[in-house]
Amino acid sequence: MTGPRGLNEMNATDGRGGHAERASGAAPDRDAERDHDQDVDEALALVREASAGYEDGQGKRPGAGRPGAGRPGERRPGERHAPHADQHRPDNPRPDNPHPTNPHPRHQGTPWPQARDRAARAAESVARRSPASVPLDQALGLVLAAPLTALTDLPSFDTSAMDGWAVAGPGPWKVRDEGVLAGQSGADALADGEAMPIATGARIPREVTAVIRSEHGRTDSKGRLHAEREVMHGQDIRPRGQECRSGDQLLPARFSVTPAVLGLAAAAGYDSLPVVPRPRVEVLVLGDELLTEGLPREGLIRDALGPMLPYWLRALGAEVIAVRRLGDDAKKLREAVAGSQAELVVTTGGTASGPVDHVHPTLRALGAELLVDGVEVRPGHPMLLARLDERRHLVGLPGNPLAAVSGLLTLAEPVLRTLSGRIAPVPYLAPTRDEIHGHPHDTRLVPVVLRAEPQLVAVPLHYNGPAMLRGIAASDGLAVVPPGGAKPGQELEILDLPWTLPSSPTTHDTNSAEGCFT
Ligand SMILES: Nc1nc2c(c(=O)[nH]1)N[C@H]1C(S)=C(S)[C@@H](COP(=O)(O)OP(=O)(O)OC[C@H]3O[C@@H](n4cnc5c(N)ncnc54)[C@H](O)[C@@H]3O)O[C@H]1N2
Ligand code: MOO
Repeated sequence: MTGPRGLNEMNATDGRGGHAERASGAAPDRDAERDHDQDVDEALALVREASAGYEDGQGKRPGAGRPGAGRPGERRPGERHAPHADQHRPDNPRPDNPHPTNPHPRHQGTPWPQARDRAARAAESVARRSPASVPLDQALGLVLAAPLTALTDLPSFDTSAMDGWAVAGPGPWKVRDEGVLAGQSGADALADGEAMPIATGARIPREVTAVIRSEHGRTDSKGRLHAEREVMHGQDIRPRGQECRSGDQLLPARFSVTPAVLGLAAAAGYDSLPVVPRPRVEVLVLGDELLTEGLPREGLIRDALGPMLPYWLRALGAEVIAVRRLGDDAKKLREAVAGSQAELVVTTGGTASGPVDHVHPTLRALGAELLVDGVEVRPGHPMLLARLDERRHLVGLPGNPLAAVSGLLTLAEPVLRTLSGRIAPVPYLAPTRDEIHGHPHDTRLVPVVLRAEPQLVAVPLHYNGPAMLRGIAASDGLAVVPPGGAKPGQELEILDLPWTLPSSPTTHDTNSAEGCFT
């Protein structure tokens, strides 16, 4: 196999992947499992899944679709356990917590679909930035702030559709010496019985009744033109206004500017377009353990999110004004969030309840309102959304890289969609080729490749653990797997990856004064 799809297929069928990662994820003790600890439960299931894939090489996942699985929103008391959220809800002591002495009681997150809706709606209250007029070459990927209305008829003059002769009246025709090329104007009107050479795109002289293609006519020794097939009135002439009249609406407001839209706008007379400005986003990368270059060493790892998020965010419509690495410094985080000029601050890491997980305490200290505090989705359940003030929000992405992608698509994408005036994509479904193991109570987002076999199918990829990017990097999208999993042939919603949109972040401040903590 060659090309990306071939690579994807290797990933899809190589069952060895993820074995070590999943095995390490299974380390927690059996007590936790007995306590219905979902993380351990899931990790163990993934180990089984990986082992099965290793043995049969098919990537099949026996044992999926556990009994008793519920839908989002259906939950038995005390089944969740991301502790940070409850710690931040002293007013909500969770009487159903079966572990009153446990300092990390489980918490209820928001079901995945509701979390996305809430994120989209949260940004509706933010005052939109005024539409901007931007030159065509800067408009790609933005959203039209007003309908695209033709500034001219198209074509704006009668045009020859073919190379050949413009003729007037019935033939044979006396051919003039001079012809007319595209871009020329001012050719004299033809008299009946006259013809003149004409090029595709040239303006049709007055009184012309048809164009004869060069391969459909011949000139005799006296220089007269004869048609070799019947000539229809108006043939191969594109009449003025055939595509649109000046003032016609070509596209509605909120339409995304694609390369084709740029071409249409230029043809219709535009030099610049009215667009919704990109919402400004600042990325704050947290973690003392992160290196910005070289090989991982001595417990330090490479920052995988700083290089990835600005491009991804831009593809989602954002203008990334800065990427700052703050280490695990609570004061710096607080100052950075408080002082950010961005409509959306995106943090990475620090969402859980470890000793240096500063996101929740920072939000509390700043008086932010937590709109979503944990989501029933794997990976990524500690993700959060907060309103900082009336015009700024913060999305906290978990540090595990695939968990961060999950948070990006679950919370940041809807916020950015609303802020940038985009229309929600129409969800589309594809049947899964293979069985996909499900979380008992949470939605799973699983990297897939799409194949035509001969109908469209989604092939789930391995290497889909929370800390892994290998699956998503080789994927076409993420399948939304409901609680309980999916059987072969079951239709699943697919979240597309926005790679077709333009990508090049404006500012990538990796060496700012805050520096990198390496
Ligand atoms: N007691 C509990 N611990 C954890 C829970 C839990 O519910 N209870 N949830 C786990 C889950 S699930 C996730 S996801 C993580 C989320 O943790 P944080 O958001 O606080 O992230 P960190 O602890 O800072 O990092 C987690 C992991 O990811 C690595 N990381 C962080 N940033 C980057 C980066 N830019 N590039 C690459 N890798 C990164 C970091 O080194 C850690 O390995 O919490 C679990 N713990
Ligand atoms: O399960 Mo966490 O949310 O690694 O992603």
